[in-house]
Amino acid sequence: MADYDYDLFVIGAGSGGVRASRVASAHGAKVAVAEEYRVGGTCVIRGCVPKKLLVYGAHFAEDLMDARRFGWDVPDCGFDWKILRDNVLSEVDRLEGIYGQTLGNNKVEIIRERAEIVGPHTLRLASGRQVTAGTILIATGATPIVPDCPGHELGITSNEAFHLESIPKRIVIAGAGYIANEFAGIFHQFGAHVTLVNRTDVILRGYDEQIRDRLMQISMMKGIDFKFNAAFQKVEKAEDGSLLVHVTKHEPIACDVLMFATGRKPNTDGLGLETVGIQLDDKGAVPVDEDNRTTCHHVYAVGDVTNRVQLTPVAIREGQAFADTLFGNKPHRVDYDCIPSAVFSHPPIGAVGLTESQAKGKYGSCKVYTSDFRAMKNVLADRNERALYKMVVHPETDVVLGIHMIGPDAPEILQAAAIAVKAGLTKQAFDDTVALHPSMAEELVLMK
Ligand SMILES: Cc1cc2nc3c(=O)[nH]c(=O)nc-3n(C[C@H](O)[C@H](O)[C@H](O)COP(=O)(O)OP(=O)(O)OC[C@H]3O[C@@H](n4cnc5c(N)ncnc54)[C@H](O)[C@@H]3O)c2cc1C
Ligand SMILES: NC(=O)c1ccc[n+]([C@@H]2O[C@H](COP(=O)([O-])OP(=O)(O)OC[C@H]3O[C@@H](n4cnc5c(N)ncnc54)[C@H](O)[C@@H]3O)[C@@H](O)[C@H]2O)c1
Repeated sequence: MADYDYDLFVIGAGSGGVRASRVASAHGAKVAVAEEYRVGGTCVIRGCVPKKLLVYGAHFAEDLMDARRFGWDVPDCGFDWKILRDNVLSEVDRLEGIYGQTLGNNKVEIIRERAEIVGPHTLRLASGRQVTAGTILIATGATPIVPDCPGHELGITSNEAFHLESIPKRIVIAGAGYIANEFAGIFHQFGAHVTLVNRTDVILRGYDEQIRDRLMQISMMKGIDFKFNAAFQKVEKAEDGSLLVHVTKHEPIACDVLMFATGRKPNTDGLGLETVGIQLDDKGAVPVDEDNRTTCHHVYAVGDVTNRVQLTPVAIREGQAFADTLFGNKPHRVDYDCIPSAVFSHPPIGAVGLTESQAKGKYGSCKVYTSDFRAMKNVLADRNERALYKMVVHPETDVVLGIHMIGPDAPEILQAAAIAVKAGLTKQAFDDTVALHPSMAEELVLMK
């Protein structure tokens, strides 16, 4: 066997890369991981984790208001963004340290530099040093897409949102997907006027239509504006520093911050993939087979760079399967069926399995059970916000094909229900389960 510096060289210490490195090393491989920014990757540094902490922070705006209806004498409260921002950023620093420690404890060498492929088994680091590896894993994640219109450089992306100096009075968010809806809720609760601008009239494509409609209705009721079928034309900066966003079919929108949340593209620029004969697909992703192998037999890829499912738990599973299969003599593959997902909007959404329209497309018809209710807490708080749970059931077998929920704590409730859907349980199995009362989750076993 050829003599390389490392058995495995991983490019990118994010969700997928960290898991793959640590597991491969535990299986006995000599492993190095290169990271050009910060160990932990998108999820830990500027994605799921700081986002969720902001969601918690934002929720206090409503909780403090509701508390008065529960008898608490809550004086008028102010909100200090810099305190929350800095606390969140120090939590991110702490987690980054833990990720580094875990890699170190597992004898993974961390190389805090950018890496590029320059030969079949050779990588060049930013410092100019070259290293060789028997196997290379590309785990470089994805990066925000910014529409190419004049003035686009005046906008920010989610990367910068965590570092703002202040909460803008008016923010325009481009896009209507995960990031747009999550940050719309966050900024709205912190007191900004939020306008969501989308090129189509559909928010959260892929989620159940009724659930999406409910989020839009509640968001509008809270005061979030939506501008649909609006393509970006140009962005201008006024003398007072504010921005004027020109879009098709609508009047120009004045704002203090423009944030692009218009999707993320795989991170492959300048990686040297052509050196190993890898051709990107039409979305710029690295094509891989079921074992995460690229067209080059010793080069593999996991996570967002492959553009399969851009979620942290999926990148982690892909990294685990890659390392177990290649270095642990325990071959297995990721099962992409019934992956639960959530949108941490206000209120949040949780979903697993087929939507009603997907089930109809697949089986011709389906049975649908819904529960449209106001959570007990919202009733007492006089908050006119209804939750909606929806169960999609196979027309003949009674098997639950999908569950879709919007309402307080929906993602927390959905994770447990996803086990039942993944296990192929029937609606009858839900009905046979005694309700846990009083809870919101009990609606899942009481649907008629
Ligand atoms: C704002 C936001 C919120 C999100 N919220 C959620 C959520 O709530 N739940 C969820 O499941 N998912 C969420 N995601 C998605 C999730 O973060 C990603 O799916 C996940 O991080 C992908 O992991 P990865 O390992 O593929 O890539 P990443 O975690 O992005 O890691 C890739 C790493 O590679 C590094 N890198 C790139 N090129 C090089 C190079 N040439 N040399 C060295 N290093 C390099 C990068 O700096 C980065 O650290 C969110 C994403 C964003 C942006
Ligand atoms: N809760 C979570 O799990 C979570 C949270 C955030 C991000 N993520 C992951 O990160 C990925 C990226 O998130 P995202 O919200 O950027 O992408 P997305 O694909 O969810 O949404 C992109 C949105 O931008 C719109 N759009 C695209 N180009 C546009 C343009 N030129 N002008 C106006 N609108 C435009 C699209 O119509 C769509 O609504 C997601 O696909 C998801 O997998 C997950």
